[in-house]
Amino acid sequence: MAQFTLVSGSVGLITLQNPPVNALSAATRQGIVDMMNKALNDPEVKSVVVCGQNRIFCGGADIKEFGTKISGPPLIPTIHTIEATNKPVVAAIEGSALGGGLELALGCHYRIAHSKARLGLPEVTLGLLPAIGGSQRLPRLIGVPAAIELITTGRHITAAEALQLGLVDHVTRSSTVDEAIKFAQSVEGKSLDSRRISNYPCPHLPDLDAVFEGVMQEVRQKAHGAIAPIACVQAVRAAATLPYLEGMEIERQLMETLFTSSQARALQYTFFAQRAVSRWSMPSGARWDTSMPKPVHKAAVIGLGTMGRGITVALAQAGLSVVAVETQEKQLKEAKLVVSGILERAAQRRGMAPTLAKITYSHDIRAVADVDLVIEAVFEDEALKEKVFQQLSAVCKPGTFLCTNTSSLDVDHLASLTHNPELVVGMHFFAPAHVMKLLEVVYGSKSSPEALATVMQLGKRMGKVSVAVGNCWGFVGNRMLKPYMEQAFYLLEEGATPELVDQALVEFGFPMGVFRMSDLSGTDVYWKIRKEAEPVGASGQEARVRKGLRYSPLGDLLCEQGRFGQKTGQGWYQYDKPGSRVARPDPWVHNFLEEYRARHGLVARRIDHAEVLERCLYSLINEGFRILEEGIAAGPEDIDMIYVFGYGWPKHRGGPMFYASMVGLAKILERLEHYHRAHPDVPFMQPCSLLRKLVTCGSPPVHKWKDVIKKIHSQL
Ligand SMILES: CCCCCCCC(=O)CC(=O)SCCNC(=O)CCNC(=O)[C@H](O)C(C)(C)COP(=O)(O)OP(=O)(O)OC[C@H]1O[C@@H](n2cnc3c(N)ncnc32)[C@H](O)[C@@H]1OP(=O)(O)O
Ligand SMILES: NC(=O)C1=CN([C@@H]2O[C@H](COP(=O)(O)OP(=O)(O)OC[C@H]3O[C@@H](n4cnc5c(N)ncnc54)[C@H](O)[C@@H]3O)[C@@H](O)[C@H]2O)C=CC1
Repeated sequence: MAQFTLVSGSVGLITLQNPPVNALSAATRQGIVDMMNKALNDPEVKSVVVCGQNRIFCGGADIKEFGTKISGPPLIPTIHTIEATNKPVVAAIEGSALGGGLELALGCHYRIAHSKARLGLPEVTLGLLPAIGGSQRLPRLIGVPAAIELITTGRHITAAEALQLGLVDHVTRSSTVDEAIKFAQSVEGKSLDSRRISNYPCPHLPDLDAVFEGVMQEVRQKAHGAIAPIACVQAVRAAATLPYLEGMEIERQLMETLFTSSQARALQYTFFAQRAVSRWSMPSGARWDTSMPKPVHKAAVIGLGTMGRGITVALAQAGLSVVAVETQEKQLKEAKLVVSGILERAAQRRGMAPTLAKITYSHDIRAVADVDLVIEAVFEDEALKEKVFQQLSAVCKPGTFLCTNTSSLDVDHLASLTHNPELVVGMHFFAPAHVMKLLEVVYGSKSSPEALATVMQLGKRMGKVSVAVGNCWGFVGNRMLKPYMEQAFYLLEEGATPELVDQALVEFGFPMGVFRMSDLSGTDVYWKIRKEAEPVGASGQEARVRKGLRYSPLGDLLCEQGRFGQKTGQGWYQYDKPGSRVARPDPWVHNFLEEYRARHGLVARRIDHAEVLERCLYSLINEGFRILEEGIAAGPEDIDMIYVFGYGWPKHRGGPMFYASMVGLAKILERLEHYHRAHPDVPFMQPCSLLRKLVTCGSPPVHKWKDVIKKIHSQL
């Protein structure tokens, strides 16, 4: 797993060999240890170059080995040996040098990087910290503030930034390995005293305590309960305040705690789940590896409101030509300004020219005649969307894929209005569409595998985490949100306040709670959807029962007061003025809730955070099991990635289905049964039969659910 070659007469070239990313598996670590010993003990070898096979230096530890019994040699002693030797060791960095890979390079005396290389210590994103000396060497090399930023965010940086920070010594556009070999020969026999990073004093920071206090506060706030970023700060603090070996001991102790934590398991699950969702399949058996996408060079967006603007930006940034169509003059003018502004600012940040020339604007839908793919983003109005789809089907060239950004309408119905329903797919973006990572890709009953493959590939080009799901009301994300929001309303009826519910969810790790989120996106958004789905019926006592089932009209009553959230300055919270972001508890809302309870003879009781979490999250999870049972999502990873990348589910809890597996399926079942007994008129609390079956099968781990579901389906 590592190869030794003597080159240019005196240079020992050690090549890491573990495709695809030369991860530091047990065998690779053994290879490094063996080849390094060979190089350092061979008198013919006067200098050493370390590189990776296939133009990638090293993607870090082999994440697949985490969670198994770690075997193979540790790298710390070898890195110490490398650093201590009198033969110069040069890291030739191509592709990526990440995590343990960069820590290995930091133990070398020199680092030469290719201009396209990326470097970083992303351990924090896996619930860990750089524990092969990275947390101790990096601050000594580039200073405390820069090291903290890199280690606590896990950000991958370019070779140019690495050079600026002093993380690498030289950047080249030609063959990195050839340059490294030449360089290694040029420094053979020279003193390496100034090249051993562990001997450096940590650059002095005035008022160290205040700096770390400030950093810790900031990191804690952004972490939303994740423990790894905090441990990273503690480790860097050790580097800044202790001798190297003592700092290494702190690094080791912190890693020991993180390595076996449930947060690390969740984050590592997310790493693989994010990649697994790109390997989509359809109930017909069509799959990602057997379906060919069609090329998309030119796309169109219909409707330039909130979503259409962001989608236009995302398409242009992915390098496509875009035709942007909007019927309202005022909207069109505003959209041009907004889109150009976003593209110009983004280009400025990257030091590149903006891609404005690629966008043409029009009032006329006929302007889309020659595009390869259209994304419709007009108002959520069924009749309007029907008309637009009929028009698109008439004006577009044969073979154009027709996509809709609808959040709740039936993709099959829209497809049925076109000449070629097999070309119709849902592309459900999240606001703001050029920022949010999630794209829910909805295939209808007639969508062709080619159409799905094309849209999934386009999603990838736009840098999205694209998840393919079947067609049903609300698709996966919004469908699961319904029971969650419903429970939040019931909790208010029973005695909770919006602040209490939100506080419990924020402590769980959501960036904001359900009521704060509702205020942010507009309380009227779901009001409109509710009114369409369930036309307003009786008032009084009856208002709390719809079709024989429990219903809470609280959200409707709030909207009837014109309290649409942040944009109106009043919603579940009060704001200083319309549009203000600072939410404060509102005595009006408390009074409104008390009056409502009194009107309906409800007696408020004390509700704790545990009940909030169980009722909101378990009802959402229960719906997730129904979605799996119906085959709307192919596996738990699909649901989890939708929630992590679209709904703010804390990454360190892995997504709702992973979380359910951590809580224990038997416990979830038992609590759902408990709540369903208490509220038999709430169907979302009735445990799904798939959940029962999984519990009967001994609650298999989440990665085995797909097989169990397949088995259950084959027995039907
Ligand atoms: C008690 C002590 C125990 C030991 C503790 C040691 C602690 C450490 O040593 C600390 C660490 O290094 S933790 C690991 C840090 N490294 C990372 O986070 C890099 C992860 N990889 C990437 O960012 C991209 O894959 C990368 C940028 C590298 C490449 O991106 P691409 O987009 O080109 O390709 P991907 O589709 O992401 O990946 C290709 C295939 O490789 C798999 N893979 C990537 N990195 C891996 C890694 N580090 N370990 C294992 N598998 C890895 C990836 O899953 C994918 O495979 P498939 O899913 O099968 O396609
Ligand atoms: N706003 C959000 O957070 C999300 C919205 N969606 C969905 O995206 C779609 C658009 O929503 P928003 O952007 O929020 O709406 P919006 O109200 O901000 O914008 C809709 C735009 O479509 C234009 N329009 C109407 N008829 C048109 C036609 N025939 N041709 C061209 N343009 C036309 C309107 O003038 C308006 O500018 C809806 O289906 C909505 O459900 C999906 C995900 C999130």
